[in-house]
Amino acid sequence: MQVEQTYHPGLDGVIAAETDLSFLDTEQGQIIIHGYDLIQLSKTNGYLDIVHLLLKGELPSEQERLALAERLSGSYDLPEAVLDVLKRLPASTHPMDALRTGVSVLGGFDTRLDDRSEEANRERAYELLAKLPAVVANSYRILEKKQVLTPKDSLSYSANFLYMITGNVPSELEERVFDQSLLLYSEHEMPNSTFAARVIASTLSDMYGALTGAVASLKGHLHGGANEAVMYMLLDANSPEEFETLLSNKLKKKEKIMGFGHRVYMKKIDPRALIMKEALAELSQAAGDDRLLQMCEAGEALMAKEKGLYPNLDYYAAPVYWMLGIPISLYTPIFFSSRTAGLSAHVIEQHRNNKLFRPRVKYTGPRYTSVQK
Ligand SMILES: CC(=O)SCCNC(=O)CCNC(=O)[C@H](O)C(C)(C)COP(=O)(O)OP(=O)(O)OC[C@H]1O[C@@H](n2cnc3c(N)ncnc32)[C@H](O)[C@@H]1OP(=O)(O)O
Ligand SMILES: O=C([O-])CC(=O)C(=O)O
Repeated sequence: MQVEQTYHPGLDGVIAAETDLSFLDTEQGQIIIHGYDLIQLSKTNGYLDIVHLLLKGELPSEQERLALAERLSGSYDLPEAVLDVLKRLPASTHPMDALRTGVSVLGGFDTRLDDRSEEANRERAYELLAKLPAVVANSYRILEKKQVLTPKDSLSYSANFLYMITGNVPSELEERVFDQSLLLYSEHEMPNSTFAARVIASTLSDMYGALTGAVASLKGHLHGGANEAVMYMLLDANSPEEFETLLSNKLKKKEKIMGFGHRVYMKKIDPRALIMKEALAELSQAAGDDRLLQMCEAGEALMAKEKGLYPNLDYYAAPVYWMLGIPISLYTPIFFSSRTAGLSAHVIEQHRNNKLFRPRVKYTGPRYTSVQK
């Protein structure tokens, strides 16, 4: 077979799949999900609406939204064996690795794992969406030797998630902002983790395997792990001036600044970052403390001036999560938990119209005509 010789490092600009799920319209600053703009939806709708949109292809009616909330809250509880496995992990385990283990272990409880039908995969997505908040929150609690919490069915999906993490029932503002962050993280076309999940699913492997691989992908600092890295960077400074100096020094050392740049947006701001920036302003006002907002704005201005680079979602999600009282090591697990909606929809789509991913290489090694010593 004649192999096309065009090579795109990092598959930059390569179309890897046909999808009706989502598309980044960088011209309009829109994130299209099944025809709707996620940015617009973030101002009018909630996370569960997007879950419904991703998994059912349309926004829910009031009745469908309630049914979805009930479907999820009915499956919040984790099998005892999952908690047992989490309890056996070494204390040094990162919550993202505990989550990877948790997703993998949940596969063992699926009694019809070989059923790849859309209906079975959608049920799996609901099970994962229901249980991952408990995996995320309780794996952290176990690692930190804190008390394991049981979910509160009386709270909304997002309020319960935040409650499980902090141990406090959130205020209306905290619940709304957290829900909005989950919505913004829910789906984003073809990032590395989604590609990883689709590559795995393309062998007809199962949803748990595909998502376990996606957790590993998302952990990296060039991808989802950036939200955690941004927060550590912010904590290394105490004022906007100190933060500017910190960033300038990193740039001088040719270090990458976490929370800036994006393969698709690169020279434009990620439209999701703007929404989280507004949320940060709201939280800052409520707390009477805008130090983090001031620092972030100073960093944003410096990066635009020095590098022509703009914030991605992780840059503003990090300080928002900090102000919500969320432990830093849970920022990326929360991102994954939210993204489970989009990832599951991609696995379903991959299985619906499958073609095995198996690209070729540009070989740069030697070729010998006889055995060398
Ligand atoms: C939710 C998300 O997952 S969003 C992404 C989160 N990740 C981050 O915030 C990590 C920081 N950002 C980055 O590393 C990159 O911008 C990425 C990985 C997101 C995109 O990278 P790529 O598309 O592969 O572009 P690449 O890394 O080659 O960058 C292109 C140029 O911009 C520079 N650049 C890109 N991002 C940054 C950054 N954050 N800080 C400093 N310079 C940067 C690179 O050094 C490179 O410069 P050069 O051409 O002079 O070598
Ligand atoms: O799209 C990407 O490459 C990364 C990203 O912003 C996301 O996954 O939300």
